[in-house]
Formats: sequence, C-alpha cells, structure tokens
Amino acid sequence: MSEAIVVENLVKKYGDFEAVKGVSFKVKRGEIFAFLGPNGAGKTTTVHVLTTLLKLTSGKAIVAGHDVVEEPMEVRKRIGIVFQDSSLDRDLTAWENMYIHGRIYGLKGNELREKIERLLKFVELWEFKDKPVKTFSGGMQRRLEIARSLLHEPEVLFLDEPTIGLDPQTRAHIWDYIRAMKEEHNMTIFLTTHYMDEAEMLADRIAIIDHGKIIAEGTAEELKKLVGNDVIYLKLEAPEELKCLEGGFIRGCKVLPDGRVALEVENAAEALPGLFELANERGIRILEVTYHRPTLNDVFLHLTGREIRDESPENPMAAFVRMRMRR
Ligand SMILES: Nc1ncnc2c1ncn2[C@@H]1O[C@H](COP(=O)(O)OP(=O)(O)OP(=O)(O)O)[C@@H](O)[C@H]1O
Repeated sequence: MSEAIVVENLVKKYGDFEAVKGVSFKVKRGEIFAFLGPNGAGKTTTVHVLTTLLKLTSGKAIVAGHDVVEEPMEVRKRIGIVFQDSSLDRDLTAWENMYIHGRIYGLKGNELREKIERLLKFVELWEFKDKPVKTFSGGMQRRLEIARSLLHEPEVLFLDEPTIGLDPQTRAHIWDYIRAMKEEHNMTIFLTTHYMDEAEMLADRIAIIDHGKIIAEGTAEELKKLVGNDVIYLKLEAPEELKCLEGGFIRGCKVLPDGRVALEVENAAEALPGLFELANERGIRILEVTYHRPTLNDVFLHLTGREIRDESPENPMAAFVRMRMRR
C-alpha cells in the first residue's frame, strides 16, 4: 500500500463540542505532511486519534496499514510520537530515558545499546548522555524526545508542534533532523504546526485546518496559487510610461497612490530579467524594485479573513506562557 495514513470523515466530539468535524486526507509513504492551523483548530485532537490515545466519534482512520479502532496495538507498534508537552522523566539521564523506552518496546542487549548510541549521536546529545534531563534546555529535551521516538524504528512518526517555544537556531536544527529522517529512512512524518515557515520549509504537502475542518490542501506552491500572482513593485522615473511595460508576462498592473507601479506576474524571480530588458528597450528608468510572493499567511487570510499567527518564534515568551497554561 502506498498510503501510510488514510483518514475518512473523521469526527471527534468532546461532549457536545465537535473539535474535529469530518476531516479526510491521505498521507503517502515517505512523505512529510503538515497540519497547519491556529490554536484550537483540532490538530492535537487529530494526532491523538491517529495515535490511538483518543477514540474517534465517527469516521475511519488507517495508520501504517491498520485501523486505529480495530487494531490499536498494531498501530502503536508501528508509530512514534513526540508530544507537544515533554513526556521525559526529568530525574533520569538521557541514556536512562532511552533505555527504558527501548525495553518497553522489547529491545535489549547490544542491539539496544547500539541504537541508543546511534540516535543520541544523531541528535547531538551523546556527550550529555549521563546528565539528568532536568538540566537540559527545551531544545535538548525536544531532541531527546525525537531520538527516543525513533528507537523502535517507526514507520510513521507523529510530531505535535515539534518546535513550539524554541529559539530560531534550535528550530532550524530540528528541521534538519526531520529532513534527515525522511531522506535516510524514508519515514512518513505527520506534523502539526501553527508556524507557516515550518510547514513551508518541511512539508511535501500541507492541509490547512481551521475550526475542525480542512479548508485547503496541497503543496505550499499550490496553496499560494489560491491567493494569486506574485507582485512586483517598481519605482519608475516616469510612472506615466507604465503602459509601455505591458509585456506578455505581465498579468495586470496598477499605479499605487504612492506612485509606485504594481505588476502582477506568475513568478516574480523569473519575470525580473525580462522586465529589465523591456524597460531598457523602451528607455524607461527603473529606480527601485521590490517584490512580494504570497505567503501561507496570505493563503490563510484569503480563506478565512483572519491571520493564522497569534505568536511567532521571535516571541517565544508567548509560546512559553501558552504551554504553561495548558498544564
Ligand atoms: N479534553 C477536551 N475537552 C473539551 N474540549 C477540548 C478538549 N481538548 C481540546 N478541546 C477543544 O477542542 C478544540 C481543538 O483542540 P486541539 O487541542 O485539538 O487544537 P489544536 O489545533 O491542537 O490547538 P493547540 O495547538 O492549541 O492544541 C479546541 O477548541 C479545544 O478547546
């Protein structure tokens, strides 16, 4: 089977409240698939259903070839999970956390020791293996959780907000590990995030979720196409000569109140050389060029009329406060 996850019409209610309202999607083997949405959209609830921690209300979910309701143990053997909140034992060392997890999954002896060494080296924690987890930074803990989740070589790895509250440098490190897991082990990765850059940098495909529903799905490029074209802004010496710039690749143009000319093109980077050539031929002097490509934030805004972000990695304090409040 080429699909690692198949979800059909999944509904999850908490009492009368429908947190997930009939979502359907498929994730191919070896793919990184991101659930992108604001807080409270239903991302964690979906992960908990797919990892058999919560029972679905209706619908169907197959993970690694097994039904989450009918064969939860088969699913559990084949998946790894990194939760939003740490599930490490803070009083134990990194090595001990790994060892206990490995034993739970039936690993032992040299095989287990070798795996622990390889994985702790993979996340660059080998030199800290004998230190208690309570002395680790947030980023080190997240790296240890990733290493731990890989011990039993899962087919599908679930990462719930893998970089929430981490500084930009640590986030970039974690993105590298996630890419390496896909490339070196052809692992299927399902991640949730409310960071648009994270979805864009990592995911082969993205489902945007809002109020328990998937409102759009596709590659980052496909999603951005929903918003429209790239826009190039030009400051010309003589803006009235704008009409001279209506070349074949220009899909629309207008003069902005500040005098700049806004040109719509399919791909700004590709259009720029042609644009300079055209201006040169017509003797038009371009004083300044900037361009804007639609972002996933523009896509969310376009679809919902709201901004996705309530916090950014540049403002980790907001994330920290939210994590504390969840406890
Ligand atoms: N145990 C629960 N009982 C009642 N309502 C819940 C419960 N857990 C979550 N909810 C509600 O379900 C909705 C979806 O929550 P969920 O945690 O899945 O969202 P999310 O997209 O993962 O956001 P976050 O990243 O903040 O967790 C929210 O409105 C939340 O308040």
